[in-house]
Amino acid sequence: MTARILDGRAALAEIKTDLRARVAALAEQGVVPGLGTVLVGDDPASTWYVNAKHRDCAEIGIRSLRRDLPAGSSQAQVEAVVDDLNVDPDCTAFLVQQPTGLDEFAILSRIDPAKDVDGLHPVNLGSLVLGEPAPLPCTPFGIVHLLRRHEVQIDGAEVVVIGRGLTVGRPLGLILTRRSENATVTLCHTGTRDLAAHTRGADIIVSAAGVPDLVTADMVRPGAAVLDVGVARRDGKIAGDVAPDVAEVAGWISPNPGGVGPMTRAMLLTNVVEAAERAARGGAPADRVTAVR
Ligand SMILES: Nc1nc2c(c(=O)[nH]1)N[C@@H](CN(C=O)c1ccc(C(=O)N[C@@H](CCC(=O)O)C(=O)O)cc1)CN2
Repeated sequence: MTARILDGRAALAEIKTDLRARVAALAEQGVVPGLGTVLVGDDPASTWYVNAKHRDCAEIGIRSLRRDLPAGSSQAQVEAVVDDLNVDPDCTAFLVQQPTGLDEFAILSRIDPAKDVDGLHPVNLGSLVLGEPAPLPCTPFGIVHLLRRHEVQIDGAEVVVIGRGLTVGRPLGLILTRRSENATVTLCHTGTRDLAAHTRGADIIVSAAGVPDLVTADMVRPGAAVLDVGVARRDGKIAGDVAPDVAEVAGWISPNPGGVGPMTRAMLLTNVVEAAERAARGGAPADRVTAVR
């Protein structure tokens, strides 16, 4: 068996086409969505991600507000930039690129929840826990979108998520166990005693551990969908969590690069446009976060 491809680049291109039209419709009402980013330091991967986000914005007509701070910037300096973006009327949504090496909880808590395009503010994550509408964190939202786009069955599926980080594993578990997704999720992590025993029973495996070749063919049930969110580097190139031989066993596989990464960007753009559309409708606060699927 050779696995079929969960193609994130194709999905991103399709989503951009849709969003470009929606941004044009907003422009006719005099509304221009503006995405702000805060980047601390010069980590090459983070810089690439932020550059890519602004390239995407330019392609679909979203205004860019870029705040790059030098390495070694203090907590107070980053928080001052957050405060500025919170009140800048041109900035309809923004994010702080992670990791910053600073107190992330304090930074995230300082963002205006109505402008929190990553869905990582405690109020928005709390809404997800409570089953209330909220903008969804971009990578998990993108994973669900990619599975749906390829009609991989989520309802009733046994899903193993590897990694309990804030941007992927934890929120993905919350999203997939909502009634609307209805999956059964096992969240594995570095303390899991026998990872293979869990993955072998899974219909869907999502690995976000950052350990190259962690998931091997013998750990995968034939026909399962395997999504690789690993971003470790070897010789400057991405070394994903999923070993190449998994493609011979899996039914579906997300390439890396070209799978989940582009979906993260697609969902970021979606969250920016949806937030601007809500604002243009003049929605009441409770109605302002409709990104739940
Ligand atoms: N504030 C946030 N910080 C981080 C997030 C996040 O969602 N919000 N997620 C990751 C990084 N990330 C977005 O910021 C991201 C990861 C990957 C890609 C992407 O398009 N990757 C390409 C390949 C890129 C390369 O060659 O290096 C791909 O997979 O094809 C975009 C965004 C951590 N921080």
